[in-house]
Amino acid sequence: MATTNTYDHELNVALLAVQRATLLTKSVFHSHTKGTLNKSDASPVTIGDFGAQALIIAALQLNFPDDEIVAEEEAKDLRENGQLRETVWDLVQKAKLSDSSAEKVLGGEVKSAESMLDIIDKGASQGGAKGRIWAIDPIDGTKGFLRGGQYAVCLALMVDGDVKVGVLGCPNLPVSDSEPLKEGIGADASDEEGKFGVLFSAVQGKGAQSRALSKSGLAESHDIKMKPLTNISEATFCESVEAGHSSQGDAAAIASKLGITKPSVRMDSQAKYGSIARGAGDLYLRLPVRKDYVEKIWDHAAGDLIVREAGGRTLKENKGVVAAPKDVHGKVIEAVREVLGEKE
Ligand SMILES: Nc1ncnc2c1ncn2[C@@H]1O[C@H](COP(=O)(O)O)[C@@H](O)[C@H]1OP(=O)(O)O
Ligand SMILES: [Mg+2]
Ligand SMILES: [Mg+2]
Ligand SMILES: [Mg+2]
Repeated sequence: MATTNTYDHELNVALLAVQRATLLTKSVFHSHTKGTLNKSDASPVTIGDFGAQALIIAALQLNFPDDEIVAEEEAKDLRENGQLRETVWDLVQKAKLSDSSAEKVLGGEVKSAESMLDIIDKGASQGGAKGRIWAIDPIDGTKGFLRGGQYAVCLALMVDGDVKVGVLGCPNLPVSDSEPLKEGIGADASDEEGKFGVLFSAVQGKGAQSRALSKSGLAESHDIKMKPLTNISEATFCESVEAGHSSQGDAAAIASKLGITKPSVRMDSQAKYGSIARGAGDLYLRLPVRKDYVEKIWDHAAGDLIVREAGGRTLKENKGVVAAPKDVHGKVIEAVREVLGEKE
């Protein structure tokens, strides 16, 4: 008899893998050496991105050897640059959760710098609408990471094209869900008492949760919900810091049509999805700047599930994102249509 998968094991591995990888990125965040390279599309990648991807894939391979993986980075630059490879290898070896049972869940160590490269390149699946596929963005918002702003470590499991599990590690967001949305990084990001930001998660049909990120095992979690929004004109909306990622002019026009007077809160990465899911903000608008930009699955899968499980609705048909509480989503879409329609 077939049993239904509750995704408990997948969630546990995903949470611990993201927590450990976030620890690695945080050490790079505080260090002067970030080993930044520019990729062929001119976007940056750092030793933090490579190291986090290696750690997450290593854990997935040991726990779910038959699953496919679509991840943002590839090992080519590390194959060509020995010094950079050694720096990443060093980070990967050092990144350990202090709880040995948590490390045990994640599986054995990465054996050598060479095998680390192969592990990074295991994330080269083409993806598709069939089977079990993990999507990894080892550092989402690399520009924010380099600027000293928000970033997120993102992992999602899709089964036959449907997102079942989503996890976001946001080391620079406040631990508390009730802190109002603000720009910059929270005081909780300072590593006091081993706390360093927040870990969001969701399993399809089971709601969304948040918990403090920890350097050992998983902290206690609690359910999160989007904030009820009765009057849309009182909404707080968030958008990208980077004007090249989302049209801030269009967002301002849409907000004005909706009667929104509060200025937007600009933050990098999928930290925006987590922030509205926990009720710290209300809306997330991402509006295309270039017709030819195709959004990537690893940039949205986890955040999209977390918002939907927290009672929100999203729309992201390849071009842009509109995430809002269910009750007002239609209204926001109407304003988006009007503003973008006027530009045609
Ligand atoms: N031209 C672009 N348009 C939209 N998004 C982009 C563009 N270039 C990079 N990104 C991706 O935008 C996301 C962060 O944007 P934002 O902080 O504006 O929400 C990241 O996923 C980033 O990738 P990356 O994972 O490499 O940082
Ligand atoms: Mg990138
Ligand atoms: Mg990204
Ligand atoms: Mg990235």
